[in-house]
Amino acid sequence: MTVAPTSPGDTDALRLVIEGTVSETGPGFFRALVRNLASVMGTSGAWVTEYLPDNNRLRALAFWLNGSFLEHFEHDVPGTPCEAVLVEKRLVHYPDRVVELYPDDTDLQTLNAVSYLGVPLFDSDGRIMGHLAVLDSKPLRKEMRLISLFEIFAARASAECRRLRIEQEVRAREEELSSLLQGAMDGIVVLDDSLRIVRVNPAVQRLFGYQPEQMIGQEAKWFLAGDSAKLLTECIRQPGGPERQVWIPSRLTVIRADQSRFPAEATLSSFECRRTRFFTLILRNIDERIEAEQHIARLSSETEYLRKALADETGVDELLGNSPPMLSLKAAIQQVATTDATVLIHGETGTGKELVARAVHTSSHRKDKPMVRVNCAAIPGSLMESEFFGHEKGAFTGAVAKREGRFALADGGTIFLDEVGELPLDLQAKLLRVLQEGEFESLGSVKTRKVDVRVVAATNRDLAKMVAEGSFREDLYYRLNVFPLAVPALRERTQDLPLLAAAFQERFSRRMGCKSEALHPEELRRLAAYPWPGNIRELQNVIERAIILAPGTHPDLVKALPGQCCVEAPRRDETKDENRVLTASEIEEIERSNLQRALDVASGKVSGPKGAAALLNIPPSTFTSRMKALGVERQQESRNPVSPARGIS
Ligand SMILES: Nc1ncnc2c1ncn2[C@@H]1O[C@H](COP(=O)(O)OP(=O)(O)OP(=O)(O)O)[C@@H](O)[C@H]1O
Repeated sequence: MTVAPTSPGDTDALRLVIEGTVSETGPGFFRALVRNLASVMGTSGAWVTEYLPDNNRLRALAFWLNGSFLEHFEHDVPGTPCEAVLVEKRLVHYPDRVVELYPDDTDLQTLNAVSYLGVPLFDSDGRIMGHLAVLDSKPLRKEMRLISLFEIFAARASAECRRLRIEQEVRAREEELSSLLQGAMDGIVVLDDSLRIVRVNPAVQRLFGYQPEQMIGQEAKWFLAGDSAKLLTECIRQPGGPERQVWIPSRLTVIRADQSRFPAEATLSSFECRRTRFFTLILRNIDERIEAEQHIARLSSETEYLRKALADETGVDELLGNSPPMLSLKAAIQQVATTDATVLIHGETGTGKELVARAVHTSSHRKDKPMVRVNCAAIPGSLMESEFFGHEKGAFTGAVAKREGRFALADGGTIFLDEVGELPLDLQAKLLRVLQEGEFESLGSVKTRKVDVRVVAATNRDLAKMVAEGSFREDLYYRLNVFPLAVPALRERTQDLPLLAAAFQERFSRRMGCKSEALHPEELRRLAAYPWPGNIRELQNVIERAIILAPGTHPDLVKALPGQCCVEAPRRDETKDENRVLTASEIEEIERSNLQRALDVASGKVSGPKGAAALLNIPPSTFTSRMKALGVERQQESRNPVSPARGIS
């Protein structure tokens, strides 16, 4: 409690306190305070401290002793008279023999202390900030007048300590705010009530191309295009104004220093400082986002267009056929589609295995997610792992950027592993892990990724035989073969030929813009008699060729059927027995000579756009396996044999 002094001497002392400290703040204030305090109290020393609770020490803010200042004075609290001040939180007075009371306080001896008077300094929440004390080398009488004066000095010290604390806090906040402004990616413009710029952050400089000093003092409309300035003013002047953060509904157009413009998304908020209203405008350049959105829209419509073109190109996305084997295949597809079971599709080349895989996907709950196809025969062995699981930047020479693998792309959907029999053994092990645990690591990464992918695989090879030969892992085989689907060869469902031929005729004639008459019964019989080693893909090619080669509107099957142009096969109008059925060896011979001829035309090259396989419109692996089966050899093949499992080119 403060007792007001009354004597004229006290008034002088008070004037000393006020005049000695009024012009000072911080360290200067404390130095003036302790010097005046010692003088008023008539003691040899006076000091004011701040309390350091972390290590229970007191650090002098100013220490006046015997006519000069002691610098950098700091001491532990325990075992000192100051401890009583801090613990009891009240004024403590030891008028005499203080050294005897605190024999362990060596500072007291060094300072030659006899008497001590100390008082704690509190912050506005009642917590101790430090203390103010005097000491003397002679006894100090307990005089009310002196104590009152001492308390007045203490009140002044407390007030300054509190002011300093607030000042420190304000400075810390300002630094925090400034680092937020400095680090923000968005442009931040602070406007005063007359909408003039008072502050900008470095991002504004980057976005606008102006130096901050060029902007300060300018009106907001200076950097906003006509309508945008009006919109901003409306948002600010609306009744109630932008109390909290508001989203400016349309985009603002910002004019850069070079007069170019960019669209910006903006938020606006207001605050009050020293009774003045300010507005904070946060601007984000959305040029790149708009460009990305347009890019996405363009890609989406291109994808849609390509999807349509693909459906048109590959024909139906529907599995045509009502023959008993096709009906049971369709029933099996519906049965398995709704589950997440792995499906293994088996069938000769061109029978429609990919179409079956697509039907499984589109009939499943995953239909809105992608079906990603991987042709295991077409990817070089060295790239296969990265193709499947992706790679990190720098994972191998040439990996200049991170790339997602097909499994990651298919997440949530289906992965279709076409020609799965061509997978090398080391990758078979990795595939098995994804099938079992749904997880993998991309090349060059230690992070395990989890995916939810349904696997549908297809092959025209005898996987069980490959397992027996040791070229396909048995565990993978069983894992894939959870639900086998066998796609019948076309020769096993000749019943479907009229339907298929008509559908392909319709498609190709539409595409070529011509008419195509229906095939005669004997032509359909001819189709049924052909063995169709290339199955439906081959039928499509034959029909297309027949329409192209037709002199009029009736397709020319005679010219279009394979082998008919290079082997003297019986022509409808020439043969004596037009219903003659070809033997298996005759058919083989036709196919053999056709393969040979394709090889001759392609100069012995199998794969590639000008390779023999492309001429027949079949995959190179199929071409190679047919060559093997029919004993067709390339000349260079006998000199330089290549593994039949990989493409030959
Ligand atoms: N049942 C069908 N109905 C209509 N078109 C079909 C049918 N089956 C296959 N096709 C068509 O035949 C062509 C070959 O089909 P697909 O590519 O699915 O065969 P595949 O068995 O996967 O061949 P490969 O083993 O050579 O990869 C495609 O153009 C496809 O649209």
